[in-house]
Amino acid sequence: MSDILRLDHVSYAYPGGRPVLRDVSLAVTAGRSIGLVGQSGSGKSTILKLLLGLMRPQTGDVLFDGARLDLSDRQMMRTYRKSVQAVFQDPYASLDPRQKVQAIVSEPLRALGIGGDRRAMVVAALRSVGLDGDILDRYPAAFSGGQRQRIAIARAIVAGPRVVLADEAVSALDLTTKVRVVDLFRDLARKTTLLFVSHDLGVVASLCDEIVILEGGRIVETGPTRAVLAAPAHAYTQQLLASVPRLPDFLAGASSP
Ligand SMILES: Nc1ncnc2c1ncn2[C@@H]1O[C@H](COP(=O)(O)OP(=O)(O)OP(=O)(O)O)[C@@H](O)[C@H]1O
Repeated sequence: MSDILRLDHVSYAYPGGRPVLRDVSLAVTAGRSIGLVGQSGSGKSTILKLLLGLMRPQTGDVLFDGARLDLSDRQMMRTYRKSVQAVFQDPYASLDPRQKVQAIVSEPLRALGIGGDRRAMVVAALRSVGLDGDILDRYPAAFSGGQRQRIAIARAIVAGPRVVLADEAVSALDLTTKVRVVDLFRDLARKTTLLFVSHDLGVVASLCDEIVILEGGRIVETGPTRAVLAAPAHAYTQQLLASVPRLPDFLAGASSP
């Protein structure tokens, strides 16, 4: 198995601030779903911004297919954008209210110059997230939060990425909708590689093969999700686990959290 994305001994401080990531190394490996868990402020979104090439680390490297991610290398960034797509927390903010569904979902196809029957590709992406192809001419305002997040996922997968990065992608949804969208991410994790960032240990436990626990900008524990959660070695992981009372039943195979 190969690492598609990798952080190698990365430290990061926002301009004028103290370090918010310290010596972080993690790999997004083809075919594995990885959950990044930590409390608010632990540095999860900062890791995602570095993996998305939105900023550079002060020390360490961000690697894409084994090569250092170089924002000035147009060829590399084109391949990168085709390979890596993201879904963000707030579907109300991440979808342009002035654009119709067709324009929103086809945006990566246009940006990457992918030809062919774009309409058919958009319809196929919408169907794969459980939406009808007849919504192409509607605006985001016509949809619920869960439907909007499905539209955002359709946009992320329409160009056939190798990795989907999801940042708190179910946190803004009500419980019933959240369960359905988590099911959708589970399907997605079978077809592609997923990095799922969440403060919700229960969701990550039900979704991810591997788990990375982040505390105060440092990785305190990592490994196969079930193994880590069945026998957490670090006090912080134990504390996170204690906040999800039903998780031990789930890990024992009794029910979903
Ligand atoms: N643009 C910024 N400028 C300065 N400091 C920032 C900025 N963005 C985040 N931080 C700080 O960096 C640290 C890590 O923030 P980050 O958003 O990565 O955490 P997080 O784990 O994603 O939190 P949350 O779950 O609340 O989104 C926090 O102390 C935060 O205040």
